[in-house]
Amino acid sequence: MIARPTKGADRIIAALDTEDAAAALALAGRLAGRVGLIKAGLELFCAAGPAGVAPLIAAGPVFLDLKLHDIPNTVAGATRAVCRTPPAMLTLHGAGGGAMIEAARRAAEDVAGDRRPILLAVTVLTSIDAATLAATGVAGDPVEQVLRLARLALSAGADGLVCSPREVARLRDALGAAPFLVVPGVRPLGSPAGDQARTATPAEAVAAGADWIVLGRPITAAADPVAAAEAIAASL
Ligand SMILES: O=c1ccn([C@@H]2O[C@H](COP(=O)(O)O)[C@@H](O)[C@H]2O)c(=O)[nH]1
Repeated sequence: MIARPTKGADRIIAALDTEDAAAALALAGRLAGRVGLIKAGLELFCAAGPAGVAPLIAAGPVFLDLKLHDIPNTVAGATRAVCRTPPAMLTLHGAGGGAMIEAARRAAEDVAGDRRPILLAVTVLTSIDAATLAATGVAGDPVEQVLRLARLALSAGADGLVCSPREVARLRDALGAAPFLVVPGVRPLGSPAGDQARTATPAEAVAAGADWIVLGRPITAAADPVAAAEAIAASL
């Protein structure tokens, strides 16, 4: 299992949201040593499949952000398939429930043993604000739902959580140092929020207790992605 990071660049996960596997591999190469992990997500996986992700996994630690969410049997099957070439981290939705998370954990252990990915439960997507959450039937401050799903997921066998920077301090207070906290919705000062609703700067997220911070467009849309990653690392 990948070690918890202790210094700037190692805390950065660069999200390479593209359909182009060759472009992702090329940018991953340029970012090597300047970020801790590369994130491959739904866009790349849907376009290029496991074969598109395998070269990234061969090159370095990969966060495979598939956000699995289905009945336990189906999620177990998908986890088994993914763990044949295990990424360093894999996501599933906490809202899928305890049985789904338990099934994924068993499947990952069966296939990959000690080489299994860190299993991260997504709590409330960082693009969701209180009004959007209320429209789904969950009233109140998103932090309450994040805490509810966090407890459920950890007790079912998740190793950590995906949350926004706004909930990190509350989660650390409530859950202690053990769970891995992986935090997207991070924006350097002056960087457009885009579709992200619950944001903070890289330094704020780490100061609150994030282990890893996830940044996509602030790196990939920069004129010089390598310089952007280095500036983010220097700010931590
Ligand atoms: O709640 C979540 C869970 C995952 N993500 C992913 O992180 C990156 C963020 O990209 P930016 O360009 O920095 O906004 C993206 O791949 C998402 O799928 C998230 O944003 N929020």
